[in-house]
Amino acid sequence: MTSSIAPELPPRYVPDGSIGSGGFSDVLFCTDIHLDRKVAVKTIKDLSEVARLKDEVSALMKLRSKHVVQVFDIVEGSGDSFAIVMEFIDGVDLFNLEYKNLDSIALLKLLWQIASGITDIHAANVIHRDIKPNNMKLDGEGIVKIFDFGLARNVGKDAKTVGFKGTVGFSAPEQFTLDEVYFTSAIDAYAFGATALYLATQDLPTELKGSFPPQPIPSNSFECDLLKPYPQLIKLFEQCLLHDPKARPTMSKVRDEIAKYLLFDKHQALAVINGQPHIINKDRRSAKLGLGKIGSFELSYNGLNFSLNNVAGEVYVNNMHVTGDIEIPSACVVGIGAAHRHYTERSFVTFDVSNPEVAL
Ligand SMILES: Nc1ncnc2c1ncn2[C@@H]1O[C@H](COP(=O)(O)OP(=O)(O)OP(=O)(O)O)[C@@H](O)[C@H]1O
Repeated sequence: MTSSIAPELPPRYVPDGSIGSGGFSDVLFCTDIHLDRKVAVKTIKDLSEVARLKDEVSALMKLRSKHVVQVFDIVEGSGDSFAIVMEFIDGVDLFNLEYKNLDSIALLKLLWQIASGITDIHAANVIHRDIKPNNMKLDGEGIVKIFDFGLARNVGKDAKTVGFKGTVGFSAPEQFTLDEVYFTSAIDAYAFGATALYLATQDLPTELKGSFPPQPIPSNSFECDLLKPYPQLIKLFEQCLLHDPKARPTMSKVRDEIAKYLLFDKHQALAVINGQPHIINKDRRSAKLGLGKIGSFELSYNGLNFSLNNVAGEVYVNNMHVTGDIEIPSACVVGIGAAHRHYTERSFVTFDVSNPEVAL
């Protein structure tokens, strides 16, 4: 039997008369008159779903992210009645956003924010399990916020399911099961891939939306004007949609790769050898460093990454021998001269990239 089971709200929460309705919940929009701000109060439609609302609050309590809705309070009524008082996100969800005027950079900013939010969720050992454009909103300040944690699970023994739970089109193949099956945070990476495809093309191929379970996507699925300048990112988004969960990238990797394009030519690195600083950035793209005939290399910046090129002799990055061109990590030590040499025949370059922030 279905009955609306909102607990009686404390008088500080004054409903403004509007309501948002989902599959299992109602969201009442109220003013918190103590703090003079709008809040969203989520209640369940059916008492049998109370566990889902409690799972949602316990996931949200672990999280602190600019890109995840914040919990302010919970309200417990008689019996099992229960409500979550959340930050009100004043904006439109990404399923219904007007995409007509979106350019490539605006799309990358949306995707970077979503990837940042999911990275924060995973860092708190939570798996969202229902990542999709309907469950994220763009607020008035241009900030994306992820909400609806009703299917969230902790990483580990808690992360198992019997029967399909999620949203067709965005759920990973391993979520389509009749048997008990464990899942990992890689299901959110898959859902991110599908979300990226939806935001870039405003559609999903039938291999995702019309198949149960989903099929591999056609190779040209991400071909569109908005993503054309970023073939490396297309490759990464395609990897998110791989059927083998272990082959999908982590969300922190996805976030960092998108950031590189948003920060194109804005990085600056400092390399210090024998007390001598060398700055490498868009104005000075490379520096040649070395120690006589023992070892030498060129440190270069292409607007996205820093790399070692023209390596000759004995050169090591974090103690690993380098023989050809390589991309280097944003903080590392480049050693010149093998370990067996006298210290007068060895030199060390400390290398650090400044961390410019993505401006939204
Ligand atoms: N914090 C919030 N601020 C503003 N609107 C919100 C907020 N949380 C939810 N909503 C809106 O309320 C409605 C229901 O929310 P939600 O998606 O959480 O419910 P649900 O029952 O879990 O949905 P689903 O059917 O996807 O499981 C949606 O239209 C959503 O956009």
